[in-house]
Amino acid sequence: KRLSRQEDVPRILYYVQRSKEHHWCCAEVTFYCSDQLLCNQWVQALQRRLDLQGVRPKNLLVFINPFGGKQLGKHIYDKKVAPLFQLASITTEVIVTEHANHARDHLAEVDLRIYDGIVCVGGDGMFSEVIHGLICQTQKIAGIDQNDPNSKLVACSLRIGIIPAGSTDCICYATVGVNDPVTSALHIIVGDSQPMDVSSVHHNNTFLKYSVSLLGYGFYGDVLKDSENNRWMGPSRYDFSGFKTFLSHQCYEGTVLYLPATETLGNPRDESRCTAGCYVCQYSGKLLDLSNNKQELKHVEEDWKVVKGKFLAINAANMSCACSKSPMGLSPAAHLADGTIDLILVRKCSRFNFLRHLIRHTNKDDQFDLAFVEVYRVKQFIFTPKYSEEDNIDIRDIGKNLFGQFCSDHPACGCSQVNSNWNCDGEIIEHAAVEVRYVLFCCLELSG
Ligand SMILES: Nc1ncnc2c1ncn2[C@@H]1O[C@H](COP(=O)(O)OP(=O)(O)OP(=O)(O)O)[C@@H](O)[C@H]1O
Repeated sequence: KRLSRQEDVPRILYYVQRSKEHHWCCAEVTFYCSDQLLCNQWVQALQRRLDLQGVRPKNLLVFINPFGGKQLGKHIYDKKVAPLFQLASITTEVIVTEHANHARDHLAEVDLRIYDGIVCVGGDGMFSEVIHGLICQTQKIAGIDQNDPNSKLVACSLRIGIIPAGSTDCICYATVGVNDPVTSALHIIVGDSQPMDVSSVHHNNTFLKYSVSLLGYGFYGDVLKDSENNRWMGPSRYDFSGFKTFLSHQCYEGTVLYLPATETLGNPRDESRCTAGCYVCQYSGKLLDLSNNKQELKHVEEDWKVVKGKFLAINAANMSCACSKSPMGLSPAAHLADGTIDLILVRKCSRFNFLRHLIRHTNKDDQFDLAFVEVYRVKQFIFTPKYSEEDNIDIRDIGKNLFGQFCSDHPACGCSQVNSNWNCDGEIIEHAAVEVRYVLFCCLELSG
């Protein structure tokens, strides 16, 4: 290090610096050189090295949800992310969404071949929208029928990055380890990637949605439904609705059929966590492919299991679902890309016991080590509610006779709903009866 002379040419080199707790920041070092020619040679040599790194994106399509989380998406992008993209010579086409499903509809029509990736600035709902647009367009081009639960989906070639600007930002937290726009932008710039499992949700042979993080029936379905009525509260609506739903203590009766993932490595009670370059993800994907091919050849009958009962919650986690409120997540040992789903069944229990289970989401205690909680690693499952969804009015009456519990929708009438709805990555699915299966390793996520 030496002080510069006036005639020296300054050149600033920007680089990624790792700091604590998964945070990354952009640091810089200034070089001074009195020989202009030598200086240019250095710059060109560095540029050539960067160009050789094919994983770094050059042209990105960016969607900003201006209304996600604390409504700071546009501000976060303009102040923290765009300047970094500019420094990294990444060109962008930025679309600030004007309504829900704007990004999804845009993706269905646009020619995606000109982009190296898609970035969504928002929360999990926004990510889900983008992933739907991308997967649906890919299947349309390939002529795949998404309504057929047995269709083999075609993997998407584009990667998706998330700049966290939502309320929970669970997908970003689970993949990057922290919700920080600068860290995510830097992961995107250096071209980091992380494959992710995607499940498809069907009802009566009709495709409903894809899920990448959590599918929750009962408690998490009810929390989401209630929280949608309180959007004006911002992110704290989840705490409010969570408390309300906890008090209502609704149980839902039905049958779960599941197909255990016996061929993969690891199980939901493992101590190990899924991290970058995860061994379990690398090998489980291959083992599953082998086993599926064998089954196709031999037409092997698979070994379905049945669980019947009254459930406070049925959760299907494609990843740990860690977020700042639950640093270990709903299923701490779930893997991002092993081709399986962790199915968690919380049977009817007292309010006190359910609270014990919920509290274990926020600390390091084993949330599965309770008599009323079961967890299975599965490839596929089907949930059938006890009461038919078709006669909704009757369902309320039946609920009144059977449970007569506190009803969150109609406090005055004292009736109770016998069917919940599914919370699919923060979006409501109105049906209770669903068939869910792992379908593909999705588009690599840029911010991995
Ligand atoms: N311009 C818009 N106006 C209204 N809704 C929008 C707009 N753009 C996107 N949306 C919808 O807003 C919903 C929520 O967005 P987002 O996920 O970004 O925020 P959030 O719900 O606060 O965060 P999280 O999903 O992490 O809890 C998404 O389902 C998306 O479809």
